[in-house]
Amino acid sequence: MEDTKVRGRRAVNQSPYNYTSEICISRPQNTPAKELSIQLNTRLSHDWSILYDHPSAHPIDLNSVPVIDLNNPELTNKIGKACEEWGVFLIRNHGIEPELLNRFDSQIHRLFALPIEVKLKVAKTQGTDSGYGGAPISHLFSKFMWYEGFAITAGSPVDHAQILWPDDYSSFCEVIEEYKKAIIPLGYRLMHLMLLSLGLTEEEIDNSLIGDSTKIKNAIHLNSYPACPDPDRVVGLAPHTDTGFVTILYHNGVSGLQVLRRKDDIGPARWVTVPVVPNTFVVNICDLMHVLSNGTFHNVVHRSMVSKTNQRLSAAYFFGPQVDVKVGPLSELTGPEQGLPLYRPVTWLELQKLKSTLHDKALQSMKIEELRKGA
Ligand SMILES: O=C(O)CCC(=O)C(=O)O
Ligand SMILES: [Fe+2]
Repeated sequence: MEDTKVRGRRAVNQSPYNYTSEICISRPQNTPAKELSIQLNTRLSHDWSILYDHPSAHPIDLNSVPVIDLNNPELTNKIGKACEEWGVFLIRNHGIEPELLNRFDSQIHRLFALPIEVKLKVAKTQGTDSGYGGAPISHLFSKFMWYEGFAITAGSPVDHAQILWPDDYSSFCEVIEEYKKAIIPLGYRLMHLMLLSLGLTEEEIDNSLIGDSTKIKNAIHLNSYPACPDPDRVVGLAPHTDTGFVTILYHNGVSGLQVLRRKDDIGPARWVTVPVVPNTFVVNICDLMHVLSNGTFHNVVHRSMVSKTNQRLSAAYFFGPQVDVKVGPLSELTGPEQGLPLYRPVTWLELQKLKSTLHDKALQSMKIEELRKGA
C-alpha cells in the first residue's frame, strides 16, 4: 500500500508521463521539439495543494446538476432555471447520432495515442492558438495540469492532420467536420432558448447578436487527461470559467468534471461532480452569456479531476462572439423597470486579456458600479 503511494508521489513530482504540458506558452517559434521536451521535463510540478479549497458535495447530494430533455414541453423554463441556478446542465434527446459520437471519440483517442514526438510536430507556437499543447488556461496558474490538448480554432485542422497522419488524415478531418455540422445548430438552438427564457421575443432575438451568425465564432478543444498514479494530488484542468457564451461538452464517459455549486440553503460552496449520464452533453454558461443576461445566468466555475485507471477524453465546443464584437447586457433586460446594466461592454479578446491579469476578478473590474467608484 505504502509502496504504491510513494511510487505515486514520485510519479507526480517527477515528470510522470512521456509527454509534456504547457508547450503552448513556452515554445519559442523555432525550438526543436526534443530540446523543448527536455527543458520542460526538468521543471514539471503537477503537485497541487489548493485542491481542497472547497469541500466536495456528498456523492449522493440529491440536489445535483439538472438533466434536461430537449423534447420537454416546458423546455424554455427548464433551461432558464438551470442557467440561473446552476450555470450548467446536461441535455438528452439532443439529436446527435451515437454513431457519429463513436467515430468522433475514436478519432480523439487516435490523436492522443500518437507518440509524443509526432504530437509535438503540431505544437502550438507563441501567438497561435491552434494545435497540440498544454492547458489554454495554464498561464493563470503556477502548477502544471495533468492534461494535454489539441485546439481547432480556425476552420479546418487539415494542415495539422496532414502532419500527424500523412497517409490517412482525411478520416480525422471528416469526422471533425461532421461533428461541427451537427453541433453548431444545437448551440444556436440552446442560445436562442436561453434568450427566450429571459423574456426576449423571437424578433428581439433575431435582431440580437445571437441571431446574427456572422457575429458568432466557435472553436473546439480536444482534451485528454491520462490516468494518474496519484489522482488526488493533481488536477486535470484547474478551476476556471469559460469566456464565451456557451460551451457544449462531449466526454468519453469517464467521470471527472466538477462544478462549484454556490452556497445555498443546503450548505456552503462545494464541488459537485457532474454525473455521467449516457447520451448526454454537458452545457456550461460562460462569462459573456452572464454579461449578456445582465448577471441573471450563472457563469459556472468548473474543473476536471483525473482517474487512477482510465484516460478521460473530452471535447469542448465553445460558442462566443467574433473578436471585434462588443458584448454588454442586452438592452431588453435593462431600463428604468428592470434595472441598470451591471457591466460595461467588452470584446472576447478584451475579456481574455483582463482574465490573464485579474484572474477571477476580471468580471468584477468590468462592473459599472466598480468603474464609478474608481472614477
Ligand atoms: O474536460 C472537461 O470536463 C472540461 C473541459 C473544459 O472545461 C474546457 O475545455 O474548458
Ligand atoms: Fe472549461
